[in-house]
Amino acid sequence: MNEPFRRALGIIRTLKQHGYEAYFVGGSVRDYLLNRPIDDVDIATSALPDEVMAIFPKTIPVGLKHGTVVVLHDGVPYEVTTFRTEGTYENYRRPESVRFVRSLYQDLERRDFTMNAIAMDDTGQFIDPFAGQAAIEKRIIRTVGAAEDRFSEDALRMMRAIRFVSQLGFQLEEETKAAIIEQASLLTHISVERKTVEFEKLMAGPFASRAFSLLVETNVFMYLPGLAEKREALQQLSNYEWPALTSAAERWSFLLYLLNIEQTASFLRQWKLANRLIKDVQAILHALSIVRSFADWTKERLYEVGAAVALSAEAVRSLVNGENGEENGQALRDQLASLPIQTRQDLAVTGKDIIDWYGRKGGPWVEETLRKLEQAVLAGIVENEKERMKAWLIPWNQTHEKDC
Ligand SMILES: Nc1ccn([C@@H]2O[C@H](COP(=O)(O)OP(=O)(O)OP(=O)(O)O)[C@@H](O)[C@H]2O)c(=O)n1
Ligand SMILES: [Mg+2]
Repeated sequence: MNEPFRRALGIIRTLKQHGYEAYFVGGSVRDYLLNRPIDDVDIATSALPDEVMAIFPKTIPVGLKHGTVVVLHDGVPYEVTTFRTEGTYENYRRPESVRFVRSLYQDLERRDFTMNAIAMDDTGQFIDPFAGQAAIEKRIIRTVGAAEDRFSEDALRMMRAIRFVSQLGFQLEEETKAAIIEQASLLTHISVERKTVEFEKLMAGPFASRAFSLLVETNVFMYLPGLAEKREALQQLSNYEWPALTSAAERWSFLLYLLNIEQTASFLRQWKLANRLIKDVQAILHALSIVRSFADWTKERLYEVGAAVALSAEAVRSLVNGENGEENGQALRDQLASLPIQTRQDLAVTGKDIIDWYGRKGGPWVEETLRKLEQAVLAGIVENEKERMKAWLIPWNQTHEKDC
């Protein structure tokens, strides 16, 4: 057992002292067996939510309908969820409410994949009735029990399967894959928000290229916003080394670029992405179009788009062109470092200085003057130094006349 589990042991021990069963379950146990970093340590227990709240002094009832109570332990929040089955599903989505049960087996039985249905007790022993450890060793993703049942309970699990391929590099077991092909259309019942979470994780995984092949092979892509008509282009995405991209904005930009999507804002809004992210993607695509049509960065273009956007566009461009992104990125960073100014803030003169120098009221002319100065500084015509810029801007005779 490692540190993240040890820190949470007190919760399991306290529940046991009160006569309940309690275990670590789900993704954290899987990731521990895989030697991957563990984020959230989840706990499953036979205690009902009320019983959990009665035992611990600091709790937050976050999802009582689903049996989840957050317990604050040494200042860290842990989700403690009552053993449950999700017996009756409506519309292929997770049910509104669940049935609580008192046995761990029933709780593990309703989980999606065998690798996610392993429990670990407070001594570090595994309870693994569905051979999840063997699946992890063989690197396969297989549903617990009949795949059709698991996917019709919650159709999002089909996307989860492919997203785990991307994150872990595992194979889909044949029956599991066949059931996805069979039932992909159930994804029409799933909210965009849940699909987006999975799709972003899928694009970010080290084996994303395999996952794109599977999205096509299983027809899952047909039920994703804006992608139904993009079979061939999506298949192409499996030829690229996605890990070269390092942010969600870069990944969405690359996707839009290779899929040749023109209505970028409406496509991204269909996925219900945050406005901030949509803006970032648009900025990267704009930078990409500039640099592609002119073949290279100039000082002026770099300054116009800004360092962060330029570096992202360069990462996308390198990947599209099959070039070494690290080398290109380094060359661009060197070029950026050699710019006399990178943003307006770096300019040694402000709008206020200009107004003072000319003794005129503010107006659009101030912005024009600042632009003129920026261009001159970038072009190396004048140094980024206040007095020199003033002298360049206001020739001697003008100042002289004014002074008289
Ligand atoms: N549609 C789902 C979602 C989750 N689970 C179960 O709930 C656990 C926790 O879910 P979640 O945190 O969403 O997924 P993880 O497997 O932990 O993956 P991640 O590392 O991305 O959190 C899963 O391991 C799985 O046992 C499930 O059976 N069906
Ligand atoms: Mg998790």
